Amino acid sequence: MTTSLPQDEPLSRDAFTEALFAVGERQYHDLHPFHKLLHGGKLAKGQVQAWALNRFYYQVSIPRKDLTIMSRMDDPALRRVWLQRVLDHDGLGPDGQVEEGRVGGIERWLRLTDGLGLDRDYVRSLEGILPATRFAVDAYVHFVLDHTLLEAVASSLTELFAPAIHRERIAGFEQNYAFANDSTLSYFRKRLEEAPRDVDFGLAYVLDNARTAEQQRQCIRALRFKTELLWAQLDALHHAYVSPGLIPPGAFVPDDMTPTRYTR
Ligand SMILES: O=C(O)c1cc(C(=O)O)c2c(n1)C(=O)C(=O)c1cc(C(=O)O)[nH]c1-2
Repeated sequence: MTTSLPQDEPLSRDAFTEALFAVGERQYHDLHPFHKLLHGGKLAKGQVQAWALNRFYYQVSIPRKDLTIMSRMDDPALRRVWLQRVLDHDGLGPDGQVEEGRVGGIERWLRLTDGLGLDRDYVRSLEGILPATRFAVDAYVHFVLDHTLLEAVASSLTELFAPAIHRERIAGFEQNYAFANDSTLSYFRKRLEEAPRDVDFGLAYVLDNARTAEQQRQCIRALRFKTELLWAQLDALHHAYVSPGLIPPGAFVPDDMTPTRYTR
């Protein structure tokens, strides 16, 4: 006689929602000391430059990640919804060539790096980013290819917590840094409109499609993975540009920092 293993019960919709939020509550990167320094006005210009330069790689990789997710979707209706995320970052044209509201997030991020005095070609070249930034961000693109569509969507749910950090950043920058103005803050202000729409859809998708206890656990793990790759980027920035200040060879060196030379 064969006995079937007992199936564990999935969490209720409310309990599953709570479990997803608990991941952000416990380990979203708003808790990272680098963000506390950044938002609290405690960083020198060169350190803010290093953050913006590294974060640019995340910005340019988000549309690659979303197109990778779309390549796994069979449903045109789902693809139409998801496409908006790509357009939010790529925009419908560059600065000056389309109306202001249609300029994308990548262009807006470049306004921030312009305002910080970084050369656009250098920023776009990605030559100065930290090794850990490259590995962490690439891991996100690989994750959405290697895991189920449901896990890929779940991994985007850190955006549930992003509007709060964007609000904190806008207020902190306005209060503490001379470079804060409508142009350098435009990326974050625009995300406050876009992110809630994305996460409403993403959260409903995950809640509707994670039907078994195992699928729910996979979604929670996917969200944890995402918080970890965001955290790892800030650990690397802190190590290189705050303490102990060990800038890896080849990475961006701010004018106001002298790098430690690595010797053989
Ligand atoms: O500044 C931030 O802390 C932050 C975090 C995140 C996030 O949680 O992944 C995103 C963003 N910003 C963001 O601007 C953005 O466009 C974005 C897209 C995604 C995603 O996973 O698809 N996350 C985020």
